[in-house]
Amino acid sequence: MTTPGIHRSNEPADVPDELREARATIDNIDAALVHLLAERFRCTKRVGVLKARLELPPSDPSREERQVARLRALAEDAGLDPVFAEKFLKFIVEEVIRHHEDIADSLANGDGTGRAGA
Ligand SMILES: C=C(O[C@@H]1C=C(C(=O)O)C=C[C@H]1O)C(=O)O
Repeated sequence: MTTPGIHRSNEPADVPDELREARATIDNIDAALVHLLAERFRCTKRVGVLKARLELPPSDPSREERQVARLRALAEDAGLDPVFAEKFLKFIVEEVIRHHEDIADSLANGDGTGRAGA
């Protein structure tokens, strides 16, 4: 039986309520993070296609510097470790740049959207 207002969980029955509730919140936040990351990558892939068509390089270090400064300040205001915030951004951007390199290679090889140079 489910309790109204309490998220269904796959925790074992002997887990205390307070811990179960905290874990339900963590699960909701993790789900939100997955959706946010999926949207961010969907957007960065569009940027990758645009940059490949405009023959711009996959990475933009000066843009990244501005993002790091902004995110570090946001993290400090939010009570999140700015070192962690920077590491997390860099981890994501590294993956984005890999996608951009793949997109540029595909367009250069005539596959993908076939709109390179259009
Ligand atoms: C998305 C871009 O490409 C790269 C990835 C970035 C990101 O994931 O935020 C930022 C700068 C670029 O190195 C961009 O140029 O805007």
